[in-house]
Amino acid sequence: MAQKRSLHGGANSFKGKRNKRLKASTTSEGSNEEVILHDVRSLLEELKLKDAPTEQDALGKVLPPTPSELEVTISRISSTGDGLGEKNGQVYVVPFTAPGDVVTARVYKHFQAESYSLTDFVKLVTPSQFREGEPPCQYFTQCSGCQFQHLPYAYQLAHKKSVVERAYKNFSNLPASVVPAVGDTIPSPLQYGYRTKLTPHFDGPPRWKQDRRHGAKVTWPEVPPIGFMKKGTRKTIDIEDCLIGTEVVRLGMKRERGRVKEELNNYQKGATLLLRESIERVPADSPDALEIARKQADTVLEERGNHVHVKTCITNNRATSTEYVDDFRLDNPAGAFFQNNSSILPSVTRIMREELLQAQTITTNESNSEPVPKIKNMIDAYCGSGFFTITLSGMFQRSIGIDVSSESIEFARKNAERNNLPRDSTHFIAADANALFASVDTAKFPPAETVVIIDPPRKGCDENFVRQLLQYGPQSICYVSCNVHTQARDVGWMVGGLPGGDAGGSSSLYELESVRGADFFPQTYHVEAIAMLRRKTTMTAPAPAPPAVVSAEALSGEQAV
Ligand SMILES: C[S@@+](CC[C@H](N)C(=O)[O-])C[C@H]1O[C@@H](n2cnc3c(N)ncnc32)[C@H](O)[C@@H]1O
Repeated sequence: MAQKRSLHGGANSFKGKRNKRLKASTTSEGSNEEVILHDVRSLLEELKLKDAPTEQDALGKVLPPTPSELEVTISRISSTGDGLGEKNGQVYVVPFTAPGDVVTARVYKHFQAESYSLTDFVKLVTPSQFREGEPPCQYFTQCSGCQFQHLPYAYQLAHKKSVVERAYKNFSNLPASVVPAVGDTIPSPLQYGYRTKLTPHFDGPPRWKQDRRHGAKVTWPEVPPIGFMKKGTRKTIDIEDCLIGTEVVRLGMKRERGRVKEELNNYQKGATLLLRESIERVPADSPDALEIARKQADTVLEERGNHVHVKTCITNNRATSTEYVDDFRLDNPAGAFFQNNSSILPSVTRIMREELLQAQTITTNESNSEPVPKIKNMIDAYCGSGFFTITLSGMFQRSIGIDVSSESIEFARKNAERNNLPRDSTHFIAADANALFASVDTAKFPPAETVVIIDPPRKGCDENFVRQLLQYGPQSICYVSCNVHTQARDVGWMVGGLPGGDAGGSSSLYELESVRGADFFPQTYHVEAIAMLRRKTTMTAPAPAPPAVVSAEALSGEQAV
């Protein structure tokens, strides 16, 4: 899951320039612009306006001036989390709304040829029947995060299921017949107070760049807003408290805001603050240790049976944070990637174990009744500090993980040791994922006995990686993603073949067995998705992989494992 500014700065991804590029591009990037275009088109089609918005018609349409206010009825929520309402053949994108709402919106940008316009929410005229209660956060409708606070949780989960369905319909390029019914979204046990990492930021004063260029010390006329992006803008708004943060992260936020105000003159430009929860496990029968922990400022204690979790908030990127998932201890560089909602992780890994077990116990190949060997090995691509390698380790005899961050890989090695994974059968490689298959010894990792877990960043895998994966041909693939649209694109390649028709010398592709969302980010439009794929036909010797596209440095010191 990407953090950075994406969660709280989504609106600024709507840019005219990128929209033009979108038209020229053939490979989907899973961007908000692409996603919303699909939703706009499908709404117009449903409203039987299918034939109206040819580009010519759309360009001839008279649209309201910008800015101006209009009243519109919301028909649905797009996969980007904003409401969509149609008026005179144009779709208005209105944030913080629900289907059935009648709202006043301020139009600020038209995409005339694409038949949609961006607006700010101004006021609710008639509320939708789907709304429930008052959004608890005072920044709702201002801050660009947490758009769904007005919607009941069950509604949010159902909406996210429909996002996964639409992603596979619009981005996989697969016929509906090969996409299984999307499973129910895995809920988050915590719907507020779940985020173990927040990164509020502040901008430099108006002339900071000029001042620095001329060697002058940057001066701060006032304390800048410290918080997240205002919806629909690139402006930061001041956020005193964030209700999706865990208790200790919220305490850390208060403390850091105070510190920045006091030390403002030490900053020569804006900055992003790190707030990362870290846990120390103390045995419940250690009264002295617990007494010390209780006396520490800004510490939160959580009783967990035989032990107590002593939680603190780390603000140094170079420090180490510790997370527990069930009884697995996972250390991580505080500033590097680690999952941000620890409450959902035990259910996600349990469901993955169940699905992998099912894949393991299939004993015959449907197409020719040949026995299928048991899956004994795991390859963890984009493994970070080893979260999946470690939490799923009990199911496999051998594992290999790869990540481009050498710092995360160092931690993965230590985490494996700390959690008693056998040294001789657990390996990690610090390199680009494209180097993975050149490093795998197929005698130790026979494809027929191996599952590949993939958890890439938002942009998904690249074609080169998928080509090598198909050439290797593992028995199962488990694809976890924070961007279901790029996941659908990549799964489309695995099931239907790569663009250009070459699946790497093999016509035998994959069957999509299951796909479902997981709600790592309640109150927001984000959905994580988990797809399970199984190789369809008898395993044949894989065609030789092309040379890996990685630098020699990236691979130095790494041998086939
Ligand atoms: C979504 S995170 C998943 C991490 C891990 N699976 C977990 O759950 O903690 C994506 C990971 O991909 C890594 N990454 C990004 N680009 C990569 C590349 N080209 N090759 C290998 N790893 C990459 C990042 O360093 C990050 O650790």
